Amino acid sequence: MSPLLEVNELQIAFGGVKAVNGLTFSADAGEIVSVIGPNGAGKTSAFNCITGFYKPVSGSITLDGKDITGKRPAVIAATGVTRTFQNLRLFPDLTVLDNVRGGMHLYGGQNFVDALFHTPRYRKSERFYTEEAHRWLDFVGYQGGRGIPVRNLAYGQQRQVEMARAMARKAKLVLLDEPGAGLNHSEKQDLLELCRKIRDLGAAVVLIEHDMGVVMEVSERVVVMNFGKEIADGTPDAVKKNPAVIEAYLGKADEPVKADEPAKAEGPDITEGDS
Ligand SMILES: Nc1ncnc2c1ncn2[C@@H]1O[C@H](COP(=O)(O)OP(=O)(O)OP(=O)(O)O)[C@@H](O)[C@H]1O
Repeated sequence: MSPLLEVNELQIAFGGVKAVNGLTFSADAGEIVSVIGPNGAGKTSAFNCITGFYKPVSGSITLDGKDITGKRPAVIAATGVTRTFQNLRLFPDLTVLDNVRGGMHLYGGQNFVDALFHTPRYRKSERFYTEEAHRWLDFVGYQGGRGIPVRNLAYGQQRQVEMARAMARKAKLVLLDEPGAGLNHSEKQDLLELCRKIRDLGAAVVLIEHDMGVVMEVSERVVVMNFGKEIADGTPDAVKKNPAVIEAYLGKADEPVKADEPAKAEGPDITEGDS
């Protein structure tokens, strides 16, 4: 069976900067894959290409055998690709419930006339969206108020609402951009559990994460990027010992460190623990 997501020789450049430079990796349905790499390695740019926010210069992206390369974000989202962002993108003045319901407009079923006249079809689909929103908030373990504006929530709860919103889109591929950032230890444990629950629904979970504790614990496979391409792809244990990965994070052992340079390349410590 071919992988759910296949990224092949992907390239995108900004001016002279080749942010993604020949990236190839895949993710299977029911698999958790982490994409790691030093700052500026091209991880978020790769996500932006997969979700259609950036148009790649070359290469291909297929989902479930369908070519989605360079398609518009709404078209790609409708094929079952969903994501969360490094910086939360919720509507702070809308309620928790409305933020999650807002993720469901892709279900369709309503048109302008339905909405204008509140037809029975409109009311039925509104009821359905509300039930689904509750269901996904339960799924992610959200326990706060649901009729209150999102801006009143603690950060960890806002992250849960974002996850519920992402999941409410009938996701086949869930892309999480630094989902552990800003979470405390127990919230990170909940996040690991949630990633596994999503995986168990049969979706592919691909996460960009700097917290190596999270990466090593939850990933079935780790793709390591540097300078826009993958330099390693394997189990957490295998990539941790990979000399190319160690070099990418720590620099060559015999490389002289200039006085005005940091001793380490910027990026996480690949020995486990919060970064
Ligand atoms: N919209 C853009 N315009 C210009 N340059 C960009 C843009 N987006 C990314 N870049 C550049 O592309 C390179 C890769 O950036 P990207 O954010 O994808 O890396 P990253 O691996 O996600 O980094 P981080 O871990 O710090 O989030 C960087 O040099 C960045 O400055």
